[in-house]
Formats: sequence, C-alpha cells, structure tokens
Amino acid sequence: MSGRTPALTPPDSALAPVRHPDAPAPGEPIGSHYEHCFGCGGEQPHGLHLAAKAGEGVSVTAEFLVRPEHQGAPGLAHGGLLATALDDTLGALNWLLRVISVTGRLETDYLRPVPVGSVLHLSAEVTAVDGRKIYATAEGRLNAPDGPVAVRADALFVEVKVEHFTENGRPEEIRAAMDDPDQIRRVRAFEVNP
Ligand SMILES: CCCCCCCCCC(=O)SCCNC(=O)CCNC(=O)[C@H](O)C(C)(C)COP(=O)(O)OP(=O)(O)OC[C@H]1O[C@@H](n2cnc3c(N)ncnc32)[C@H](O)[C@@H]1OP(=O)(O)O
Repeated sequence: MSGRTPALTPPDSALAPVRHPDAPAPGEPIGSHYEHCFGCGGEQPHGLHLAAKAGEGVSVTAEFLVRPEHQGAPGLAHGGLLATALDDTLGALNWLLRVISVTGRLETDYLRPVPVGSVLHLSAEVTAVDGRKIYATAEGRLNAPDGPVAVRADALFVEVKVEHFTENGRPEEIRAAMDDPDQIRRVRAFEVNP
C-alpha cells in the first residue's frame, strides 16, 4: 500500500536512491546522532534507545524493546511512540545517503497491538529521491526480523541545510551541543558527517 496519498507517491522524474560510497557497511552500527534524541539517544532515560544498523542498499534496521514507560493502553505500546520508532528508524537513512533531511510527512498503519516486553524489529529503506524530497518506507515486526508486521509507514523526508537546526533549535541546547568537547558528537548533532 506504499505511496497511497499523492504527496507520498514519487513523481515519474524521481530517481532510484544511491548509497553513498562512505556509508557505513552493512551490519555496521550507525550510532545515535544526538545523545538527547528521544528515539536513539542514550541520555534519555525513557527514550526508545533505538540502535540502528546499516543494511544493504539504502536501508537500515533497528530494534526497539517496548518497556512499561512506553505504554498507551494497559500493557500495550502507545501508538505515538510506535510512530516515533518508525520516524527515527527512517531518520537513520540519512547516514546511508549522507544528506541531512527531516520528516515532512509520515503516514502510519497500525496492524497489530504491540505488547510491553515485545521487541519491535524495525527496517526502513529509501524508495526514491526527487531533488530535496526523499521517499521512504518502514515497518516494524514483532519479536523477530520475520515476525508479523505490527506497524508500517510511508514517509517523505526533505533535505535541509545545517541551519535548519542551528537557526531553529533552542539556544541552550544548540550551545551545549556546539560546546561538546567530543568532536564526533558535536558534528553528529548537526550534520551527517561522522
Ligand atoms: C543530523 C541529522 C538529524 C536526523 C534527525 C532524525 C530524527 C527523525 C526525523 C525527525 O523526526 S525530524 C523532526 C520532525 N520534522 C520537522 O520538524 C520538520 C518541520 N518542517 C520543516 O522544517 C519544513 O516544513 C520542511 C523542511 C519539511 C520543508 O520546508 P522547506 O521550506 O525547506 O521546503 P518546501 O516547503 O519548499 O518543500 C520542499 C518540497 O517538499 C515538499 N514538502 C514539504 N513538506 C511536505 C509535506 N509535509 N508533505 C508533502 N510534501 C511536502 C514541498 O511540496 C516541496 O515539493 P516540490 O519541490 O515538489 O515543490
């Protein structure tokens, strides 16, 4: 059901995505872009702590252990958090293309409830690129890479310049990230240039 709305359907002029020659190798961890990111940061105690790995082509995988703090209904994952898990996995595709892009549109399907204690096996891939527009899909399977699909998404990411973050973020966090003595962490907070 990919590309069901016009905005998520690549135009005929769209190109196949190209894996950047310096992209992480298949199986290599991508690592968090920012330690305070709710999706993948290690410094967010209630965050999702997603750990993405590069896949083949322009694809990634990630795992999300659903913990009690992620509940919506009793014993079940909150749908908004599941959208976050899909969104953050899709965001990791930036490292395969080596561009900076942000979510413009994210359309989710919830196919099965996701109980607390489940491990959601996420995967995402870029399907097409049209100028600054990056078309991608993602899915999350229950408890195994070939488990039943519980959630899926179609997305449009839009390439931006680093100023998107430096000019729009709250000054306290921008300053703290820029002053981080760890140079790799400092650069990854704003750019896909690890
Ligand atoms: C260092 C790496 C960090 C990685 C972080 C990953 C974290 C996970 C991903 C996220 O959650 S990012 C956070 C959530 N997203 C945002 O906060 C984005 C907020 N929105 C914006 O900043 C702007 O609306 C946006 C940059 C998306 C677009 O504004 P622009 O002024 O740069 O572009 P423009 O509006 O001209 O749109 C460019 C093209 O995209 C299309 N487009 C933009 N937004 C769209 C939309 N929502 N739906 C459909 N199409 C859209 C637009 O129609 C146009 O198509 P055409 O080129 O064909 O004319």
